[in-house]
Amino acid sequence: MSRFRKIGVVGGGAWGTALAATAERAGRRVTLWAREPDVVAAIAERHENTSFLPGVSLNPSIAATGDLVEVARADALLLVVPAQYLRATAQALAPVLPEGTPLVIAAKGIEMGSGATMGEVLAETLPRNPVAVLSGPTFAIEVARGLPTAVTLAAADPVLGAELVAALGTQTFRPYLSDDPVGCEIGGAVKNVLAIACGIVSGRGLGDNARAALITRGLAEMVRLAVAKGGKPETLMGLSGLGDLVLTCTAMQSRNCSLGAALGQGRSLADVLGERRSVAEGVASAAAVAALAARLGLDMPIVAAVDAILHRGAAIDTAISSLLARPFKAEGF
Ligand SMILES: NC(=O)C1=CN([C@@H]2O[C@H](COP(=O)(O)OP(=O)(O)OC[C@H]3O[C@@H](n4cnc5c(N)ncnc54)[C@H](O)[C@@H]3O)[C@@H](O)[C@H]2O)C=CC1
Ligand SMILES: O=C(CO)COP(=O)(O)O
Repeated sequence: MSRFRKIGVVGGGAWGTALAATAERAGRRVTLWAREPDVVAAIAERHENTSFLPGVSLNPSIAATGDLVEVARADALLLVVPAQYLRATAQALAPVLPEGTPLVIAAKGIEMGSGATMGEVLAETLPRNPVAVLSGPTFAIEVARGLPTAVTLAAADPVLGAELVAALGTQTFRPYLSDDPVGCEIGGAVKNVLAIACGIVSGRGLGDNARAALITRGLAEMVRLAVAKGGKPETLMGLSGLGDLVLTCTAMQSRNCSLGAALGQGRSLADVLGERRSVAEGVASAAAVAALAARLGLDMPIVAAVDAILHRGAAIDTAISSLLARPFKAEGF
């Protein structure tokens, strides 16, 4: 019998909702915290997140709340607010969260300004709670519909990791255990930036070869950053690295990839963001990862190019020409 009987999900976007659905299928009692009163009401009354995951019927046993005190009563919390809001959310949880309640990071991103991973944000804001990371190739809608999915579940404490795998895993939601939360997080954060790059290349009509090159050389950038942060290269070859990179760089279902494609077709970032309510984490993470790489002295040219296009007014064609003009070098990380 799992010690994680009650799971709290903090964040009522598409992914928090999908994770609530899959945790319920795994036999957990689930409470979902959402920031928007209309999302809380829709889940409580209609058993559907009509704002962020419309068309998926949720089990009526999933409770919805706008009160952090209620969600903090769970045996473990999944943290699924967008990365740039995790610090504020964790600070709000701090006075009401019991010491020792495990936290599972399910957001994918690096904090702007600080360059902190979500694990580093939690080490500062909730230092008395153990942390795990759940990441991998997971479009929310497919998980919510119960389609087969595999993820990495990483924890420095192998006992906690195994308990979380047992609590959350089902036949169709299959967590693979890892002891490398840092590598797992870096993969999930950087792939969003690379998905924007792949979208731009698709939107510009530069072909499938170019996309495969970006995925592969992007993977090398990911590995460099993960290793510099203390992660293991092999983690990036798994679901949370290569797996998620392949998913998000090849599917227009990805918000990051489709955003890049729109930019590649000549639309402005402000226009594309203006018509969406959903988050494309790669936009903020491009700036955060590029700054972090510069600080650490790492060569991450694809990430730097995406940051230049999104945030520094670089023209797409100029950024692409600069990448193509780089000197030839030996392959490897
Ligand atoms: N949607 C997906 O397929 C997947 C998403 N993720 C990750 O999950 C995290 C959450 O993304 P989604 O659930 O997709 O979000 P979403 O795009 O469906 O919804 C936007 C979310 O942002 C929140 N938000 C907006 N302004 C806010 C503020 N000022 N403070 C706090 N929260 C605010 C909203 O409450 C809502 O939960 C992201 O890090 C994303 O990369 C990870 C795997 C799959
Ligand atoms: O993280 C995701 C899939 O693993 C979702 O990707 P997007 O945020 O680009 O839609």
